[in-house]
Amino acid sequence: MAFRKVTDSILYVGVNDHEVDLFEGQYVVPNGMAYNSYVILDDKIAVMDTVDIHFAQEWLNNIAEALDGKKPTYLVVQHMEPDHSASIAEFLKVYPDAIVVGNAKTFVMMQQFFGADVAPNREVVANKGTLELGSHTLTFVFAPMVHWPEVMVTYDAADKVLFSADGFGKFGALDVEEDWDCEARRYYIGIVGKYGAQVQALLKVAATLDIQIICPLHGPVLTENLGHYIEKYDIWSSYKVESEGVMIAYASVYGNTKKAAEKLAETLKAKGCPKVVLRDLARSDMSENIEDAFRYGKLVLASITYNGDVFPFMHAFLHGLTERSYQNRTLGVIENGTWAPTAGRIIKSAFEKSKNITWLDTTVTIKSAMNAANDAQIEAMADELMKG
Ligand SMILES: Cc1cc2nc3c(=O)[nH]c(=O)nc-3n(C[C@H](O)[C@H](O)[C@H](O)COP(=O)(O)O)c2cc1C
Repeated sequence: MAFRKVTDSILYVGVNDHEVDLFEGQYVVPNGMAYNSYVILDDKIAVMDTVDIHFAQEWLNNIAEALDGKKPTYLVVQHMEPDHSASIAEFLKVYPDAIVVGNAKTFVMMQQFFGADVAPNREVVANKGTLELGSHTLTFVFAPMVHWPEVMVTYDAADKVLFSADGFGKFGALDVEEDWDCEARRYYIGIVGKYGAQVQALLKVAATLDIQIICPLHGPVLTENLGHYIEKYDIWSSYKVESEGVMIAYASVYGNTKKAAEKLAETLKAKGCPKVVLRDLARSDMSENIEDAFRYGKLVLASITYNGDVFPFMHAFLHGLTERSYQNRTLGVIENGTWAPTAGRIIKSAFEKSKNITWLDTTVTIKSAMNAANDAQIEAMADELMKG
């Protein structure tokens, strides 16, 4: 069966993608990706969003099976990112009479992607505007920058369903069992992380609705324990510390900076630190590193000085943090340089515009290889990290 029931009248018609190499051009997805789409069966039938163009035919087949000969009245477009919108034209070839529902910004983007002639039958909705299907009434709530400007989510009061667009999505196809939190966090921090304020605004609206089911555009339909997922979104979007622990992220060429990072990790563990995450920035997944930096409250950045700058992987990491509004954290620095160690100054300057960053008093400055004074600095840094 190519579709499945979410409720008696809402059917899942999405697809799994195990072919994508990098999602959104940068994220590894070892368990693939799901592009979700839903059909709401009523006097008038609505299809909620489309899928990635490579799966257009499979998705259209799912819809045809779900409709069993009926025709959809509406195609609702909540988000114009191509993993959800690229099959609009294919859909309209099969169902040319369908009315495309979106907001003013949706249709500007649709014209840019597909040209002026696409979707001649359209209904432009306003924020909090509604669409009557029969027993279902859809209410559209604009969610600009969660995570594109045209994004809107949709509430169905009949079945108490929130169609949440990219909100509450995760990496991973639906035919693979895996933990929600981990891949939802990596997805959220990576893709939506910058837009915490906008997610907070959406959560405030969601709190006023009776929501029993969340239907996102990626990841599983959420039907139970919704408080857990909403709490996670609240933590992530308010940049709160999720888990106690220290992350040590290092960039080293000849292994001396690595040794210092390892020594700090061992010292912290010996002192009873609840969690120490040690990462070689050149040899680990950048999106997981960024995810963990947001997860834990304390972060030590260890880098060589490299042509008067920091090592390129550290550079990418720092940018990955600050562009996602990294804030409310305690940071420390281990720098190394053979003739003029300036990595620490560069690391600190990267956070000049970041909110509520507390720097450890101890900075470890290594000149080529660790010496006795560095050992003492590492010890002092560990003691500081263990405080409060
Ligand atoms: C290509 C290259 C450029 C470097 N540029 C600098 C520099 O501008 N200033 C400096 O003090 N050290 C510089 N170094 C030395 C590194 O900081 C050196 O790798 C470090 O002192 C030893 O740490 P490691 O064993 O962790 O690599 C450079 C090293 C390399 C390989």
